[in-house]
Amino acid sequence: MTDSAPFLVAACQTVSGTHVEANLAAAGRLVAEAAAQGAKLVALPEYFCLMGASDDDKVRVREPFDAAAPAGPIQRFLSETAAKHGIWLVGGTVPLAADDPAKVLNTTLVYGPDGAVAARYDKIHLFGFRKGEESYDESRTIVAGEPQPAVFDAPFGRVGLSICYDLRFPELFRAMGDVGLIVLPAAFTHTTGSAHWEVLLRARAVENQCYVLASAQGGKHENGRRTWGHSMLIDPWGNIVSVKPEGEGIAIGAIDLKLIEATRGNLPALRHRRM
Ligand SMILES: NC(=O)CCC(=O)C(=O)O
Repeated sequence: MTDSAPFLVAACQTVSGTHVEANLAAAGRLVAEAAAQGAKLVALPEYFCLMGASDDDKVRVREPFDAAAPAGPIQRFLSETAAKHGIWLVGGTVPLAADDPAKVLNTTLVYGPDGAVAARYDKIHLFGFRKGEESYDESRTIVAGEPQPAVFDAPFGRVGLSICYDLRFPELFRAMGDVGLIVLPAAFTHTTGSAHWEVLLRARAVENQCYVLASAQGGKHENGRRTWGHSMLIDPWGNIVSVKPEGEGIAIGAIDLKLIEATRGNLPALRHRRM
């Protein structure tokens, strides 16, 4: 059963720093702002709890995962914040302990309005990029998740989970099935984001005929990195419903299940698939 009334969702945009406690406080303020405006589902960006001075810092703050009881301050924050506001909270991302003690899983944990874990997604595709002075290699400190899609059912329909660099791999989104909303916590670089972010997000919304909610890091970080921001909600026709270009804040907008139905009815591309 899904509730067909339009409902509000929000993407929080942070400029996270090198201290977990301060980052959680900033995230808490943004979630409270989104909930006060009526958002029923709120997404946080990738690395919302830490943009470390070095890549290894996330290994230092890793937490074991426990679905039954939050096993560390980051999971406790997510569970308590979801329950406090009675919302679905997409906590992307949390550094979870991996078998290799020198690495983490880069994981989105979703908490329901009761504060319990509703879904988990370990980032599958690990970012690598080199150009001039810029160099990123997530595989140095992150273990890739098993290549399988993660979805969960909320009262307003099925939601698919993905993280940042995953956006460049359309086959992951197709494997989610016909979800009504894709959520993508991200920390796109300023260089790659200015070139590719919007076009990739709108392509995923158009080809899957669903909403896309992207919650990003956006600004100049304490660690010297610069991220693109432009957190946004996109509708199934590819229109940008709401966007937060730079700095801390939220992008909030309504999801209308009737628009998903109408888009798929008018242009039945999903039904026309032959492979
Ligand atoms: N953290 C990431 O996955 C960054 C991805 C990115 O910037 C890209 O261009 O892709």
